[in-house]
Amino acid sequence: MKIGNLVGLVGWRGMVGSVLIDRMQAEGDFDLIEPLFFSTSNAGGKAPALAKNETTLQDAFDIAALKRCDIIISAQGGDYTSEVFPKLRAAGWNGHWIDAASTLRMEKEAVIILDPVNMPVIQKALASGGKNWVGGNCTVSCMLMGVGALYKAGLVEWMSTQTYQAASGGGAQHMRELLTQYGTLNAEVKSMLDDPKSAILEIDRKVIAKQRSLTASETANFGVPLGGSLIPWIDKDLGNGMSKEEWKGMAETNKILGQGPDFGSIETPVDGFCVRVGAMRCHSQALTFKLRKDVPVADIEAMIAADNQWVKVVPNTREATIKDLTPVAVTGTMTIPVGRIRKMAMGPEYVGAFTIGDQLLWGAAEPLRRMLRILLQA
Ligand SMILES: NC(=O)C1=CN([C@@H]2O[C@H](COP(=O)(O)OP(=O)(O)OC[C@H]3O[C@@H](n4cnc5c(N)ncnc54)[C@H](OP(=O)(O)O)[C@@H]3O)[C@@H](O)[C@H]2O)C=CC1
Ligand SMILES: N[C@@H](CC(=O)OP(=O)(O)O)C(=O)O
Repeated sequence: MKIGNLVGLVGWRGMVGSVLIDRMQAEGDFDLIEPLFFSTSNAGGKAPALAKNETTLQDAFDIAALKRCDIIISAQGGDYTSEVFPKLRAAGWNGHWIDAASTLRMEKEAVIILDPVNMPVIQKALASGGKNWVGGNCTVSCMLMGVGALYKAGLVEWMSTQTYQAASGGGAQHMRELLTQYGTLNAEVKSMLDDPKSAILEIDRKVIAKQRSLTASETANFGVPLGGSLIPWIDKDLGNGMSKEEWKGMAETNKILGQGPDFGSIETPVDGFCVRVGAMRCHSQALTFKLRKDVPVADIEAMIAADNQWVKVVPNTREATIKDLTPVAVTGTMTIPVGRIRKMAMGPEYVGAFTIGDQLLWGAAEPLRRMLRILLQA
């Protein structure tokens, strides 16, 4: 039976939600749906101009209102999902739930959606009545958009990833805090910077003194200074030496690919360190692969380049790398560059690569709107 097109939108005015709405407009998704806009804070208010028949904001906690929808897309966050989703299902709602939050990701009935990588997994779940579709962790999704070809070819024995994750992964307030810190540090040494004869070590001394004396309100989101520094821990402490962000690397990569015990197969080991850096909204990562066999670099590049329309192999030269393989080059684009591809000193099966993705696009919003399209075409 064809899926209806009454689509509830929750979280549409947040950072992820706004990127989602922009992309939906750019791709003409609103031509195909009857949108119903929900709010957790302004029920009864005016819905955005994109609303068609229903121009009033619905209460995002009103189960009866939510139940009307054929499909609900939520970018409202994990707390909202935890509170509303179980009540909605308990009330007998049988529609499709598409979510940006991590809450339901590892549930057995949920599929982690990244269709350029795992369309067969999505199609299989759809055919067997799947209704819960969850966007993946931004780092994992961006990585698989870049180097998924190597996994699809069964070439990866294991992968280690060292990430350089942007402030946006923490949310809008984290981005503001980073920029405010940069401004504070600049202001501290502005007069010395303006004087070309001032001593750099004196500037450095003043900067570190300022970083170490930032107030609690200046570090309220990250807990410690990030501007001019980095933080080698993201998300919860799992108590076994691993951060939750690092744990997601292996758990989600395998689930997206439809492999591991739940699928009756073995998992590919994925591990490494996740680090917050002072970038705005692109997650970067250095990857080391142990391949199952020695594959020439040119063949690896060709496989990666042919995998999907967004991936772009960046030649492993200094000039191309500093031009095309940076957060500044990638932000706001759908392109997933993969560069620095080369054999490593450990042996011919060891391959290194570096990849970047806009964590609000492929890392959050884009897989959701693409899932909506898949459902509308089902
Ligand atoms: N940030 C990220 O990188 C990623 C986030 N996610 C998921 O998406 C969820 C949402 O993240 P994000 O978009 O960053 O969260 P935001 O804080 O930007 O938005 C979440 C909600 O906060 C409410 N809100 C309150 N004040 C404002 C304001 N001034 N401007 C806009 N919205 C406001 C809105 O709800 P209302 O309109 O109902 O008041 C909005 O939908 C996360 O919790 C996470 O689960 C997933 C992947 C990446
Ligand atoms: N944890 C990511 C952002 C995020 O929202 O991840 P997840 O969707 O897995 O909770 C980061 O901080 O960069």
